[in-house]
Amino acid sequence: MLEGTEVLTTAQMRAIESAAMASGQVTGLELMERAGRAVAGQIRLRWPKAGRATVLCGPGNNGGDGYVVARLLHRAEWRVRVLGMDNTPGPDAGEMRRRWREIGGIAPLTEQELQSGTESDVYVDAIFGTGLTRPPEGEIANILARVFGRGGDGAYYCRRLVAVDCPSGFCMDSGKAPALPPGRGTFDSPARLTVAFDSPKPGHLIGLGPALCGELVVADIGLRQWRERHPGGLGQRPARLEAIWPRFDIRDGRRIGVPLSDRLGKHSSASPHKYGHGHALILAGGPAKGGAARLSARTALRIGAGLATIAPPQDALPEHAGQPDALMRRAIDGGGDLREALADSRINALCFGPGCGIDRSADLLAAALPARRATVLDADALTALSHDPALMAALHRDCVLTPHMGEFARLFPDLARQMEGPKPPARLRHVDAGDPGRLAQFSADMARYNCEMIEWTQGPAYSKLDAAREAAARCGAVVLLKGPDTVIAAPDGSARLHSAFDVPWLATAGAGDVLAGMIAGLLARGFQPLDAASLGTLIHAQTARGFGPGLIADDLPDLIPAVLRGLQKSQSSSSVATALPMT
Ligand SMILES: NC(=O)C1=CN([C@@H]2O[C@H](COP(=O)(O)OP(=O)(O)OC[C@H]3O[C@@H](n4cnc5c(N)ncnc54)[C@H](OP(=O)(O)O)[C@@H]3O)[C@@H](O)[C@H]2O)[C@@H](O)CC1
Ligand SMILES: Nc1ncnc2c1ncn2[C@@H]1O[C@H](COP(=O)(O)OP(=O)(O)O)[C@@H](O)[C@H]1O
Ligand SMILES: [K+]
Repeated sequence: MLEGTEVLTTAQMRAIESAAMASGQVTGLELMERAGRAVAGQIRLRWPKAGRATVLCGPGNNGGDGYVVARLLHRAEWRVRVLGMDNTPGPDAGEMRRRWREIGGIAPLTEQELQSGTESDVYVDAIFGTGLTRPPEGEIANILARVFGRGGDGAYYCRRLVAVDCPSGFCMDSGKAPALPPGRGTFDSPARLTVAFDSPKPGHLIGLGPALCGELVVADIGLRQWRERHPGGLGQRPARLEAIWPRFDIRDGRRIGVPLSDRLGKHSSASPHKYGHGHALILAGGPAKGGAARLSARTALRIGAGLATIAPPQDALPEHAGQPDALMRRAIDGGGDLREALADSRINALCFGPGCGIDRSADLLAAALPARRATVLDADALTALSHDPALMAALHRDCVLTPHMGEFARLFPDLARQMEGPKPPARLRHVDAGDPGRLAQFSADMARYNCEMIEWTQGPAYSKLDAAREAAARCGAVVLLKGPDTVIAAPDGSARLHSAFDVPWLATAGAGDVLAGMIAGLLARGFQPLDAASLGTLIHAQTARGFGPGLIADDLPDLIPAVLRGLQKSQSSSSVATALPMT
């Protein structure tokens, strides 16, 4: 299981659902029944003993799914309380509400009702899915604040929250959310489980998604043939979006995993010589600055580059006399030396930045970029790039930029601003946040419930994914925007998403240098830039997972062999489709 799980935007999802319904082979009502059945099935799987459930049904089709969940849990002998709205929903949700009414009543979806009565074992959040069109206000705002809020004892009001499609008020395209309880950091939520339909959406994987959603299960609701047939369907969409090492369950037996890992553990027998596995050149900085580049170089060797050479200036060369002995050393004082070194065409991957110094990086990059070797640009090299438009213009499609948010903001300040801003850019065709007075009211409601307003946008907000894609298109290189969630984007719009929220100890000094070395090593081995960056991200996080807390960056390179062995094993097991019946 490596990657290859397609991620769909909500617009793509809606188009696929529409195509399915237009075909006449499936109705919206059937899709809703399947969606509700999937959620009820997941609840029963986790809590097999029938208990008490409160189902919160909103005004649209997400609410329709909720009425199905209520009916099916009731059938399984749960004691179900439904809170719903007194509106006229669409025909499918209306029919599901009617079917529930034959079984039980509907109390008003108010904060007072939610607070009253016996506490439930499970709360089902079917208030809003993809259809939120404006800031919640009044009673709906109150109830959202209550659903996601905590009492004075710090405990969530709604323990064991199961979200239908997404936690309500959450943007599935950006991973942004209107409000969060304060005090426990932003990465905290009462949702134990989110059941999404057909495919993960970007927001489930980036931004606050991984934390807000809790465990994510992607349920099969029978849309596969339309997903695959959809114009520019699976495998044909030029700007394919995929999840790397999806940490969620997809219940349709879809084969997730691409043959990339076949090549990871093995070296090509067609080129048995060490040069067949590439030669990575890691440019190091001056005296007392060599540690970062040494981490990169050691990693490049461990990931399987046939040779790795560390190249500091002459006066720092003696510092690199220690381990590992397998590492070669060569003094490179400036652009002229580097041009000379690159006359050896076997040097096929370069790594610039870690501890390299900004001026030295600028000088060396100016010499190296015209040679068009596969190149990683990190740390000081990114700062040098941000100072010099000519260097930016010299980037090419075999370059991989690995900025964290600070470096990204230096390189692409306008995109970083858009990402941070509360309002989506006009070009994304979304309406803006609307009336400031209503926003203030919403904010006040949140404060009343000890919730703080994080941000609010209507429809998909400008996300980390949008920003990375735009940056890659602009500079013509792969951009890997790192953090707890990593987005890797190629100039053609293809992108990969990875979430490492489970390994916060990876945020340690030097971890980025290791990542840069890993990608350089994979580039040396012949992986394409997008693949090298994706695999590097995956292996990087896996090494941290394997080690656990207490990790320092020096530990990472030597953990790589165990991760490579593990990935090979999981690849062979994932070639057997894990088909599960649709429940
Ligand atoms: N399509 C399919 O086939 C399938 C879809 N499925 C499910 O449908 C979900 C999408 O359904 P959806 O499009 O009806 O959107 P949803 O999230 O329920 O909300 C829309 C309602 O909320 C209202 N509303 C909005 N903002 C508001 C506010 N601030 N305050 C108050 N009201 C507000 C809005 O009102 P309006 O803007 O129209 O006035 C409208 O009434 C999707 O997530 C999945 O769960 C599954 O069954 C599988 C098959
Ligand atoms: N909270 C986090 N959880 C998991 N991984 C993280 C987190 N924050 C950062 N990372 C990862 O750790 C690495 C840090 O890289 P970087 O910021 O360049 O650090 P340094 O410059 O100290 O090497 C990146 O790969 C990033 O994706
Ligand atoms: K929901």
